[in-house]
Amino acid sequence: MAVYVSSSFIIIIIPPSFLHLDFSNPNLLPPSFLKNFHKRDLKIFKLWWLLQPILLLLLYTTILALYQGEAPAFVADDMQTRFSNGFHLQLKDFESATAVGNKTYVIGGIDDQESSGVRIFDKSTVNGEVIPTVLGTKPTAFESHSTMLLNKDRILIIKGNSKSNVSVWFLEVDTRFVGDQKKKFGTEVVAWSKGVIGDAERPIVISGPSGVGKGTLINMLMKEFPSMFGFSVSHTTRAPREKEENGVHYHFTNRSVMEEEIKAGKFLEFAAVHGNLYGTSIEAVEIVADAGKRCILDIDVQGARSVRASSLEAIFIFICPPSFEELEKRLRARGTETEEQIQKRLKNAKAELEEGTSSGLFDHILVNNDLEACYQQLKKILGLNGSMDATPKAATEVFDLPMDLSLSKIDEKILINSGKANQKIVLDLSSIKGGAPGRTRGLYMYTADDGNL
Ligand SMILES: Nc1ncnc2c1ncn2[C@@H]1O[C@H](COP(=O)(O)OP(=O)(O)OP(=O)(O)O)[C@@H](O)[C@H]1O
Ligand SMILES: Nc1nc2c(ncn2[C@@H]2O[C@H](COP(=O)(O)O)[C@@H](O)[C@H]2O)c(=O)[nH]1
Repeated sequence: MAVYVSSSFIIIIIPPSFLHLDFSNPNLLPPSFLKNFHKRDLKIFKLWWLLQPILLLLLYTTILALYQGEAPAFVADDMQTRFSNGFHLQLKDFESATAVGNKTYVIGGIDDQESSGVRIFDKSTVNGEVIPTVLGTKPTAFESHSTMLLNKDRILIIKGNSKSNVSVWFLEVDTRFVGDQKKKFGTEVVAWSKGVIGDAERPIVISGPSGVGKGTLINMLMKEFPSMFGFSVSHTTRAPREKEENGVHYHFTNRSVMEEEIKAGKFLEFAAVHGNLYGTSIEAVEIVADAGKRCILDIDVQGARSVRASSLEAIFIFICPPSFEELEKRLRARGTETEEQIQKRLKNAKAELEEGTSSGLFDHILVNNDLEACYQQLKKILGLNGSMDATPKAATEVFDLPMDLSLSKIDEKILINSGKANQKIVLDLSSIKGGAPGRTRGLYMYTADDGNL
């Protein structure tokens, strides 16, 4: 007996022997029928009986393919490994296969440094395998995992035998970000995004003309709330200033290296600012999220525009000087730029002030006249005026996930076996934020008794 599975129906072929039908037995068929049958006709009838389901299957699949523009997915006795176009997909140890439309995403092999952790097979292509551009940081080695397709655009991956705070990953296969990148690269694209458990405040983008006091305000915030905020360390091709440290104030790099990295999709945003390249790497934002901190980006208006178009879902704050003269005074007093650079920065400041205050790009506009007053306003925007507000949130409970996982979904909750009787691990996705490029934030994970799900 064989079971044929296509995407929307099942046919079971039962050979006559399975039903103990014997065509040579004259009692099986009515005498009137048999009377006109010769031995040769009986053979043809037997053949027809056997062929009929196969012909039916072919007919159904052709109709289905015409209707859905796709061929049946798999043959069940070799599930997920043999495509209808003849391609044979061999799953390696610890690999899983998740079908999304015509494509099958094989996840695993993460322990191998070279591998991207993803293989894609497209049943509508002749060769089957498609080599994708893989963006984002892939998970570190894992043995077992379980996957579930969410919203047809991302695959949820839960690592088995892991701690809950590092167990959740997403492979985005058809999100808006991935769609944009597909157009940009002209290839198939997938993007990794780690799931961050716990409260996730929105990142903060701070923009404003050079010398307005962005860095000064950010330093005050980081000094007062060191465990709450983390600075996104940008890349730049400009030369370091006297007291600037590589990896702390910026990642200082050169233009050709940075251009290559931009091409490889390493940056969340980048822009040419005052004659140099500046950019926020995806990793810079991920490092802050992984530390459980709220990310602050000090970037120019062009960069803010790019971030606004991304999935980062930040708060956008523009800092203005009280006057153009005061801006010039501050820039000169800082003493870090040559006269030529000061002139360039002041010229650019005019356009930035125009765009920053009139484009609607920014959620808040602050005038940095009196530094302390401006700082208090900034804290108010960030909900940090009372001392209670500034208290870091309680750490989320961390627990172990079992090796073998089974996932099911109820509304926005993923239920995972906990390894204990009558208890489940719940992954609540109802407050999900962000996603590639960067981390997927706002996830909640807890254990619950079966009666309280
Ligand atoms: N409210 C203020 N009143 C007077 N001086 C200020 C005020 N805010 C900042 N400054 C001073 O202005 C100078 C420029 O400030 P800062 O370096 O923070 O600017 P910035 O916006 O980060 O510039 P850039 O974009 O070039 O990095 C510094 O010397 C700082 O001490
Ligand atoms: N678009 C981006 N702009 C950035 C980034 N990092 C800094 N900047 C902006 O550049 C100017 C000049 O900075 P400076 O350190 O040379 O004075 C300033 O307006 C910054 O906000 C970035 O990653 N992307």
